[in-house]
Amino acid sequence: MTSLPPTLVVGCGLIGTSVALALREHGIDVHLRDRDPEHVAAAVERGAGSAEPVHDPALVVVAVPPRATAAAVREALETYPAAVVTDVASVKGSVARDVAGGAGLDRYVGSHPMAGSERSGPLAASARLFEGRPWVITPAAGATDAAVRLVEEVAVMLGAVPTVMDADTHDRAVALVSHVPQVLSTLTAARLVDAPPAHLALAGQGLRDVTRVAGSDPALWRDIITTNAEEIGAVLTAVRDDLDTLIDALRDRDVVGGVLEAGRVGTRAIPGKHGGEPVELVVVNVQVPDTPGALSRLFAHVGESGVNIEDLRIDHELGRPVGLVEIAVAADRADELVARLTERAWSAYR
Ligand SMILES: NC(=O)C1=CN([C@@H]2O[C@H](COP(=O)(O)OP(=O)(O)OC[C@H]3O[C@@H](n4cnc5c(N)ncnc54)[C@H](O)[C@@H]3O)[C@@H](O)[C@H]2O)C=CC1
Ligand SMILES: O=C(O)C(=O)Cc1ccc(O)cc1
Repeated sequence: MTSLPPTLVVGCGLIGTSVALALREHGIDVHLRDRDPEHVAAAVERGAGSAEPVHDPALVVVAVPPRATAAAVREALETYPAAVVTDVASVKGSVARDVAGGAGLDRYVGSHPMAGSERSGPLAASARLFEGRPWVITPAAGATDAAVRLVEEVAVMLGAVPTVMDADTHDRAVALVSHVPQVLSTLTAARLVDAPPAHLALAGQGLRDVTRVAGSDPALWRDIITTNAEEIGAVLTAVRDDLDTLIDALRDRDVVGGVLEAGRVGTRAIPGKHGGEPVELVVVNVQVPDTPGALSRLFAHVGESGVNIEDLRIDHELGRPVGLVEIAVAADRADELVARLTERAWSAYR
């Protein structure tokens, strides 16, 4: 790796502190800055770096909200004339347009790690956050090869997989795979605000799956949606057309069946584990007593069956001290797993 120290991270929230923690694990001298001194203090406390000013950083990572990003990038390019500057904002076109015309743009390389969570702030950070995740790099035409290479090297160092694309293509892609799913999750959750408690009591895992990201930070998402409005608007317009079609034909079995089938085909398009080919999975449900050691016995028996656990989730039964463990396995191994677990006296079904 190119020699990197020292590095300045501007913005000690979820992403900035995660970057800083991971860089520290590689022995890099990391300096931290945030407009909120409590966030700097919390990040320092977690071992993410030093609050001391830095004089001549080789790299500046800007990890502030999207609408504050361009100004922070411009300031870093001006203040540190030898530094490569990258940012991690979720929208790339608006940042590129807002920094254009400024000084030192040959040292600016936009980027976006496709990793995060619905939580924010330094306490939610993790050095492992980026491992195995795509890290999009969106160099403008004027960026030097050395600057692009440095940002790619940092992404690799943090365990991510760098992918180069232009900013507009990035914004179109994330509108589809990240921003519109967030909006639809939010709209679904918003319908629940005035729902009768007796109705909400019936909620199951499906509702929790669909609304998980609706719990994300509204301030961050207000920035993301308003700065990627055009691309998000294009996808939402298509969704609106689909909704109109569906609403007009809710009693038509063919139309409803077509909509449902299209959704099923869509889920198969999502890349599988480790970015591989999508694999058809089937969930095997197993009832497990909510007691110490029960899960380790179950996993030992799954291990003995020779069937690989592709994914896993635990739900809880209403009013009974029983967990429902949902084990996703390759579709052609599910019956075998049910049989092996039933032999071992588990209540298992698919
Ligand atoms: N949350 C997520 O899952 C992901 C977020 N991103 C991007 O990362 C960036 C940071 O997001 P998070 O870490 O989630 O947000 P966060 O809210 O956890 O952290 C943002 C930090 O920036 C600080 N800040 C705000 N304005 C500032 C300014 N002008 N100068 C210095 N510090 C400032 C805040 O005090 C806060 O500590 C955003 O641009 C976001 O789009 C990228 C990938 C995933
Ligand atoms: O929590 C999830 O599933 C996410 O997809 C998190 C996320 C949020 C914002 C980004 O720009 C990238 C990733």
